[in-house]
Amino acid sequence: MEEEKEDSIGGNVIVLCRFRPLNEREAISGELININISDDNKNISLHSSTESGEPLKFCFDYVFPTTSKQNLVYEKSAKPIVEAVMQGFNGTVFAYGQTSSGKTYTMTGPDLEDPISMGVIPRMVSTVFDMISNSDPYIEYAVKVSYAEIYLEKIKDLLDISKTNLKVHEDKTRGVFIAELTERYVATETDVYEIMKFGLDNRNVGSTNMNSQSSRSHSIFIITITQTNNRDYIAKTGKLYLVDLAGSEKVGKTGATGKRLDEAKNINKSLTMLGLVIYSLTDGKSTHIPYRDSKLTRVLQDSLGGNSKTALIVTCSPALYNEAETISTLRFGMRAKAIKNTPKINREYTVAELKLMLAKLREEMAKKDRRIKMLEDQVKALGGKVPDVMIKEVKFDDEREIEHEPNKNDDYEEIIAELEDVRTKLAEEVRISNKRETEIKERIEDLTICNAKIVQLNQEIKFLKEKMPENDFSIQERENLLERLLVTKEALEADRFSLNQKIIDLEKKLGEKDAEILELSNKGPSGQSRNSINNFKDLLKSEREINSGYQKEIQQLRQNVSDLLNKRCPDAKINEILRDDISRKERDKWMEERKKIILDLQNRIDRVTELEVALDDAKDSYKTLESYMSEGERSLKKKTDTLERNLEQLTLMYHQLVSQKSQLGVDKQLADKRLHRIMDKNKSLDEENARLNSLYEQAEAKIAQMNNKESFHDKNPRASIGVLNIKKTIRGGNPSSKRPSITHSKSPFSED
Ligand SMILES: Nc1ncnc2c1ncn2[C@@H]1O[C@H](COP(=O)(O)OP(=O)(O)OP(=O)(O)O)[C@@H](O)[C@H]1O
Repeated sequence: MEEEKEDSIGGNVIVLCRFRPLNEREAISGELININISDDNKNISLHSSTESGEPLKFCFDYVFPTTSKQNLVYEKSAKPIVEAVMQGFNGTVFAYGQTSSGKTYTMTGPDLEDPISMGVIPRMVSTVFDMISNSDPYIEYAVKVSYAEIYLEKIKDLLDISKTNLKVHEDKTRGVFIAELTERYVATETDVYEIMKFGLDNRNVGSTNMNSQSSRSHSIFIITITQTNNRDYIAKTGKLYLVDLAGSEKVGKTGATGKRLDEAKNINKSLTMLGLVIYSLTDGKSTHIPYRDSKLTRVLQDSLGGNSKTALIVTCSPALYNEAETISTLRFGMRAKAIKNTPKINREYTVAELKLMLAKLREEMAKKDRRIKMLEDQVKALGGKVPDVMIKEVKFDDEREIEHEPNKNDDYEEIIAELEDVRTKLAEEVRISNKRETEIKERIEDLTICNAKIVQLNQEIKFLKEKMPENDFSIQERENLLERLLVTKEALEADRFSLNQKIIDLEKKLGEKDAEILELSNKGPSGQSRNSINNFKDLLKSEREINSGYQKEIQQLRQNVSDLLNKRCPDAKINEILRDDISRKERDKWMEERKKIILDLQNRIDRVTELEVALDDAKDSYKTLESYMSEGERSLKKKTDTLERNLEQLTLMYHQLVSQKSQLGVDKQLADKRLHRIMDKNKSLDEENARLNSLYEQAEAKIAQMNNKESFHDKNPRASIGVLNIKKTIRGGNPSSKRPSITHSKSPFSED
């Protein structure tokens, strides 16, 4: 069932009040109740003849004065209800009032087929067939009618008087219903009137002082309209309850005695119970509604506070003689106005709609299969095991399947909901496992990078260690060379010193000789002296020659020193000396470099130590990770086991579903075949029916002739209606379902 979407008349019971004209007896006294009806026909103000003070106020959805015509009553009260029924809602129209207040006149009317005086029920029937003939041709209708009465707390079937005590049942799909009540398919308005007349003939009526044809029972006429849309395959069923209640009356006034008195007591009891139910529904305190205390309230359970759109017409007499009953009726109506119903569209699943659902389910299952496959792959990838599927054949007995057909969709929905639930859980677990796996992979990557760095550093350390002796050797060689150079230099310095010493000695001797010569020159020449001078000069000359020899010798010595130096210090030597400086610088540089290398080495060693510490840490965390991993593995294993079990269950369910699906397919085919057979049978039965009808009509005509137009019904009331009850499907837009004479919606007799 679907929640109500558009509700033109809301959930409240609509209550209308109708005053009938004075009857002949009342007209004699001509005394009327002091009543004022507001201009909008919604409010009544009543000046009681017995109570002084403020007038009594009553408010209704519409108040019909005595002059109101049948057509207007129908338009205001029942038309919105029948329209709702045609949308798939349940509807109820019922009349309540004292005996002879005009209930039957309002509900049925004096003539079922008279367009002016016909009551609410025939007008509703007319509207139903009007709407069918105006609807789309792809909508198929099936209309059924039933007729029952409640008499002395027993439900009687008016279409089969052998059924005298029917029970009221209730279920989820049908709501409250009278079990085993005869249902007749109808295809035209005439069919309905025929059946109504038949039922009316079987109804309990008895005269009272108030009404010569007073109805002593509550009558319930039920029209069930099922419509199937052949485009979207949606089927809806609206049920219309048309209730004509027995009159509420004061026993003393009616002059009832014996059986009539018992009837009156019973009627009053059931109406009192109706009043009590309405009171309980509206007082805002009651937790229990006494529907089961009378048959009437039980049958009207959905109409009062349940799944129905309900209209109540309260009928009143305007005669002062009936003032007390009228006030009581008006109060009853005011109470009922506060009842809130919860009408819903009654949807049913058709075979075609079920097929559509099945197709959707198949699609859904295919999707789920793909998902299971993916999950299985993931479980496998995580190292889990996917169990081998055990295919369990589920075979259903044909009949048993069909019997349980209505619950199958529920089962599927439940199974699919369960599957969805399990798969959501699986997906969540797989997501967590994937996350863990990614984390572990990241850690392993970190460790791999650390290891690579350590290997690189070890190589660098090894290389440096290999290079160190080479460097040491080169430094030693340079130091040896340097030492040799220093020794050579010292020897050369000593040579140069001794040579310089000789030069100094020679220069000193030369200076002494020069001084002697100068002294001799200063003493002057004499003979002797001259001789001496000459001797001296000669001496000087020789001295000079000696001196010059010395000079030469010095020169030679210098040359020799130089040569010696050149000889002892060749280019290579000079180069060596020159390189001495460079070596020193280089040595300094090397020392610097060495320091640097040692420092670098130290740093690297520190770094290695650091890395070793980091490695140890990493190893520790790796170990922790490993233990964590093994823990994870354990929980993963656990989960995998759970997953495996889930998968096993899923697989089982899946195969059950597959088997059910295929079984359903077979069933659908069987159902289709059966449907075709039934349709064929239906067709031949329709033909047979038409043939029998014509025979029947011919027979009736003959009987009518034979009995000189004497009424067949008056003399021979039928125990059950003699029409074959075959389902008559009416297509929307089919004008044959309408009687051409009744064109209610545009009635020329409308009083408005
Ligand atoms: N609105 C009306 N206009 C003309 N006549 C009416 C109207 N209402 C009722 N009557 C007449 O009053 C009489 C009693 O009406 P009716 O039988 O409908 O009353 P009732 O409430 O059904 O009585 P009961 O409870 O005994 O069945 C009938 O003769 C009917 O034709």
